[in-house]
Amino acid sequence: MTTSGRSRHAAAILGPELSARLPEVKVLLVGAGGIGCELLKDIVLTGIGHITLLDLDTIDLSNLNRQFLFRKKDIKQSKALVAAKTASAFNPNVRITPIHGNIKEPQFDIAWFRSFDIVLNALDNLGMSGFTLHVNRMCMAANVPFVESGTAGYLGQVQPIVKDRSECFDCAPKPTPTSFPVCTIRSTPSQPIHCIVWAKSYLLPQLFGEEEDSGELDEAEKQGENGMTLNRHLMFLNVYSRPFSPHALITAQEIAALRKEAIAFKAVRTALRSPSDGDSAAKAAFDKVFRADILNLLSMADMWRSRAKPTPLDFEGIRAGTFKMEKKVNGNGLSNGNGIATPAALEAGPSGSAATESLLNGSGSTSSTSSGLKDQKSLSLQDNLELFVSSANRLASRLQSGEDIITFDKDDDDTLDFVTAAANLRSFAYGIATKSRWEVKEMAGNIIPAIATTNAIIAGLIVLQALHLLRKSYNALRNVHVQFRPSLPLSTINLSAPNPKCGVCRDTYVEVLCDPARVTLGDVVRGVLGDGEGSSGGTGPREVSTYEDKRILSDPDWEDNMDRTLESLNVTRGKFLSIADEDGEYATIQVGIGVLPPNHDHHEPALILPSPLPVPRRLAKAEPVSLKRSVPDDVEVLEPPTKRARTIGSDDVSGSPSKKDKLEEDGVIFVEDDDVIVIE
Ligand SMILES: Nc1ncnc2c1ncn2[C@@H]1O[C@H](COP(=O)(O)OP(=O)(O)OP(=O)(O)O)[C@@H](O)[C@H]1O
Ligand SMILES: [Zn+2]
Repeated sequence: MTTSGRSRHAAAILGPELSARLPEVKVLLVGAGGIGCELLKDIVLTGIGHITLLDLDTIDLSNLNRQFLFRKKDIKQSKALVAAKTASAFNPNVRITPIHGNIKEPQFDIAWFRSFDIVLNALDNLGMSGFTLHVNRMCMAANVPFVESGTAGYLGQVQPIVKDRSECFDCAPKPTPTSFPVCTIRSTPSQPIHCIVWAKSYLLPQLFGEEEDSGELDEAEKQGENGMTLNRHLMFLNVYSRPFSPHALITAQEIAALRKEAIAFKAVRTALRSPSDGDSAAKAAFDKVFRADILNLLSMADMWRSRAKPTPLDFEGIRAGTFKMEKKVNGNGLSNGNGIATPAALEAGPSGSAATESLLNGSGSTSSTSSGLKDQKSLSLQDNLELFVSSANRLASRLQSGEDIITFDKDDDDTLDFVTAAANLRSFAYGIATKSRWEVKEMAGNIIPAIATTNAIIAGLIVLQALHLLRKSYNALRNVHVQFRPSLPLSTINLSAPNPKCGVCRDTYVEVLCDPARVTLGDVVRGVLGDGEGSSGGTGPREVSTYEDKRILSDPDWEDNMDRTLESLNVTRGKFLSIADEDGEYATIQVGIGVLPPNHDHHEPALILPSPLPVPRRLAKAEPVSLKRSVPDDVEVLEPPTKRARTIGSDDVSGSPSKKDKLEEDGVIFVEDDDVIVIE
């Protein structure tokens, strides 16, 4: 097809004015995953002339079903590079610049963002990661229109964002990530998810993860009190019988129980790491958690006055088919072919063992209720026991052949089998519905299946919104939702005005170019405020506090850091210095830190201020200062070394111990990196 032939249809749709401009348009596309691949194809075919494609990841086998720019031969290659190469062939008039990198890297600063006409986000996670917030803020700072998008299964969303005209991504509060009430997880699980979290986050690490540090217990015993980490372990324990409270001090009795627990696990850990005869190590693990712990728990009569008692499981009895559960699974435990245990399945029988065999050797299902796919079939008690033994044996032999620690990975069959079996065995003991391997994979891996069609629809909708933005047809912009309603698959909503309290888009953004090693905090603050006279702008000197993200750097009564360099305060390229008005009269000024131009004369001052200086919005008297993000509740005070002996400069406050403790005090428990469990 000739070039003119190629663009004729697009030109007819877009009109002569826009289609003539498209070859000059510069777009930043962040993410070359599910949405990103579709979107890259769309904008290449639309004829957008300059596309910068950024992605930090390499191609994985599991991407190939929907990220159609990649082939098997591309596995382990950079997504950005391969996608750019494949899509370039679709339209020779388009230039794609791939970048293999993280959008948060410092070189992607305000000036870099400003070099684009429009930014398209295809991070695909409905903004659950901090990266979308970051892109949103950079677009607000650089004043570049931005289209945010995300999909989750059949659901999808596109949100065009224009500073001062629409809500930004941060204007509306976002739902917190999936969380489970922890109070029921520990000794009395009542839902399948409780058992799955227990198997994944407690049992698997206890047996196959890093060894517990017994020093923590010694320390707690010595001090007679402790902290949150021990409580965190306690809540999963069967031995723990008082209501969990993150503030409660640990008792001597509980320390003794934890120590006993540690010793019992140590014996099983050792067995799993030594060459053993047959299934003895797996049986030892089984007997500990599904028998001894439950018997121990039953001995605490108080616990069972208002709750159903669990049933201790019997390894040999289940294997022999003689074990009988005392009670059936409650209400929802009827067979429905969805992997929920049938009452019959609670009792091991000959059919159970046939099913087990077929499951274990992968020869398909013999269960009459299952769909025929081995991952989706409902497992009997005996199936689960055999799966527990076989997966424990597989994991044990991995340890014995040199693997140090094994952590859960939904794509690691051995860990998935183990978590499925352990969760289901615990469910049997507590009379809870069980789950198929498929369902456990979904729940434990927090996976919502990706649907290629949703990504394709969303990518098309992004392009439509991007074209409105390029035409500056702001009234035509819409938030669009793809929803699971056949009668109304798409719904559109007019854009809302910015939230006046938003601590991101309501701030005033400026950029200073500087050498952070040569300019001080005071230089920047005084420079940006100016003297308030003449045409240079500025508000003149006033009482302010300064922040970098969640760290407070100064306030009117504490100016010790004013003489320190930005570099020593770790306020460097790509970061923001927030200047908040003490009297709440002016909006906060966000000063983006950029680099000096390459030709900057060394003898010149190492600071180039914006011109004119900013005069932030005046706030109405009643309007609180927009400090939602710049001054969070949990600010960390960055005192100079003279006041407090500690290292300054960690920019990862969220990972700092103090922040973590604080969150733990607030009821947030860190179980694993990806598993935040919130107490009700
Ligand atoms: N901070 C970041 N900088 C650059 N690219 C990012 C960043 N965070 C995520 N991405 C990229 O955004 C894309 C998101 O796409 P998608 O959700 O389809 O992810 P995936 O990793 O390919 O899929 P899955 O997680 O389902 O295996 C990924 O390619 C990912 O590498
Ligand atoms: Zn906002």
